[in-house]
Amino acid sequence: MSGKSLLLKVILLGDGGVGKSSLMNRYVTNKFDSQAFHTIGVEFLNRDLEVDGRFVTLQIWDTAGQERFKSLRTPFYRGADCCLLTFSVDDRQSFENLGNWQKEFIYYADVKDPHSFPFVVLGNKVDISERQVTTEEAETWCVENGNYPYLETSAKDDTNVDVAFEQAVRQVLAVEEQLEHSMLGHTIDLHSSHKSGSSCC
Ligand SMILES: Nc1nc2c(ncn2[C@@H]2O[C@H](COP(=O)(O)OP(=O)(O)OP(=O)(O)O)[C@@H](O)[C@H]2O)c(=O)[nH]1
Ligand SMILES: [Mg+2]
Repeated sequence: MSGKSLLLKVILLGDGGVGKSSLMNRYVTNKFDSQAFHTIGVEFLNRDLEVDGRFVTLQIWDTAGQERFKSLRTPFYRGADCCLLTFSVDDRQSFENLGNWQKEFIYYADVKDPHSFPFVVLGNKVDISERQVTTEEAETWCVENGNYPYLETSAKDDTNVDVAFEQAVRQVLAVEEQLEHSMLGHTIDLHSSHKSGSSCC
């Protein structure tokens, strides 16, 4: 891949055991371990991809979801371009904790404008039929908390895993584009106010 590749840092957050490491490993190495160990601190892996004609190197940061590792993970939030808020559809508590993960990220990443930050929500383990969270509930949470994209994934069955990471890239690119547009808008506004100013004096 050429040197023009855009480097994006994406961070996976969510309760211990929801499948963050499994999603990252499925995406980067196409492997799944049914006996995975809890993560301690953070780990990261890179994968190159092309999204809508843009070459991107995705640096995926996988964090430890267990509360006791909080101080080990939070220093790595800064500089993230996108945050994947992850829960497991068979674990109600992990869904109810999404808001805490969102807050923790905004605080420690020191996000200046939380309303425009690109979050994506993932409901993992959809291969399990005994669900505790419905698709509708999750979609409602996403609409009410920032209008985030919602994807249901399975690291085990490889369902929607590629789509989830591509969506993360699209979210970042969309926010960048909006910023560029608004900056362009400011330039035009300044120019037109200057014009009208000159006509009145
Ligand atoms: N059925 C099913 N099991 C999964 C899936 N993803 C992960 N698991 C299993 O769930 C357990 C926890 O997965 P991890 O990927 O280690 O979870 P984690 O979110 O990284 O957990 P922490 O590192 O403690 O934060 C492991 O036994 C996985 O094999 C999935 O999509 N379906
Ligand atoms: Mg893990």
